[in-house]
Amino acid sequence: MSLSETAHAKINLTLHVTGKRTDGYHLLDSLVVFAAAADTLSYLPSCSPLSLDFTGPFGQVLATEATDDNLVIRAARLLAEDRATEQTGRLILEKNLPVASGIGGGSADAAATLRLLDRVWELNTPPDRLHSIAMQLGADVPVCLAQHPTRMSGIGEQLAPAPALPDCGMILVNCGEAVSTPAVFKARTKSFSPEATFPASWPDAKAMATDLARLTNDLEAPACDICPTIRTVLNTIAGLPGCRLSRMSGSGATCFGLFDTAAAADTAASALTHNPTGAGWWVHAGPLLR
Ligand SMILES: C[C@](O)(CO)[C@H](O)COP(=O)(O)OP(=O)(O)OC[C@H]1O[C@@H](n2ccc(N)nc2=O)[C@H](O)[C@@H]1O
Ligand SMILES: Nc1ncnc2c1ncn2[C@@H]1O[C@H](COP(=O)(O)OP(=O)(O)OP(=O)(O)O)[C@@H](O)[C@H]1O
Repeated sequence: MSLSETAHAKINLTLHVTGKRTDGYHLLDSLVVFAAAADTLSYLPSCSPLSLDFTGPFGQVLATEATDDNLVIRAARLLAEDRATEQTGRLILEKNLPVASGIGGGSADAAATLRLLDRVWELNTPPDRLHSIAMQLGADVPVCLAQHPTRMSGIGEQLAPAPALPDCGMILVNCGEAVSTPAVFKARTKSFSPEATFPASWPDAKAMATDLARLTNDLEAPACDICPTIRTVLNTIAGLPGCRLSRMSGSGATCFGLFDTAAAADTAASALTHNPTGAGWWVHAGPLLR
């Protein structure tokens, strides 16, 4: 049995804010996909009470926060309480994804925790129960359970199949400034957007990017007001050779660029690492997972 799970970065190719609930949460309509970039969560069997350690380039950021607040521990506790099981073992999170960056790293980690512990603690939790535990952890956690391209609506709990996606390359770029999700939602000034319409499929990456350009991420403008560097990142990505579309993911600050192939994305990422504007930025290139 594998004792690890991969927690892929979540990318909102489109994100329309379609309304607001009375409890303050916003209604969304989003085309969500996953990138190859990922954290890895591992489990070492032990009879000791559950613990969590961090490795990886962004592990130190989380090590300075209270472990009990980490979404991995919160997910483990919620699952154990729901299933009335003992909380034992040692968890290690290799944190490769930038924190508070709009690519749902914490949400992906929480979902990976639910998948991993359900397996290693042999719980066989029914899928609808896992979905409801996921929702209690955050609006982005349910979509991260399956890690498939998904049309996400409601506040994140309604999941439907996405259009069939073509082969496509993607780069992710983060300028290193953490952006608070509630602050971005609060900074919105625009009226609500309609739900998006999508075809059943796109023939290739170029057709997909051209079609997606008529839709938006409604959080992009408020996030740029809070963190103006995002605008520089978007313009820099758009200027890279072969870029078909540049847009921000989630509530930012990470932005993505779409390319015809993963190889084209790789070439663009190398060009970016040689560009002095992007000094110190986190850059990932790879395929869009289908
Ligand atoms: C913006 C997205 O990244 C798009 O995928 C997600 O909707 C955010 O998901 P998340 O980080 O898991 O969000 P949560 O941890 O549940 O909520 C953080 C805060 O974001 C705001 N929030 C979040 C989701 C949503 N549908 N409406 C909201 O208004 C609320 O102020 C909430 O207190
Ligand atoms: N395992 C975790 N990884 C990242 N952040 C975590 C984790 N656990 C708790 N957090 C907290 O959650 C906050 C949001 O982090 P996260 O990286 O999930 O943001 P995000 O990428 O903007 O998410 P989203 O796209 O879902 O809004 C961070 O400020 C951090 O303090």
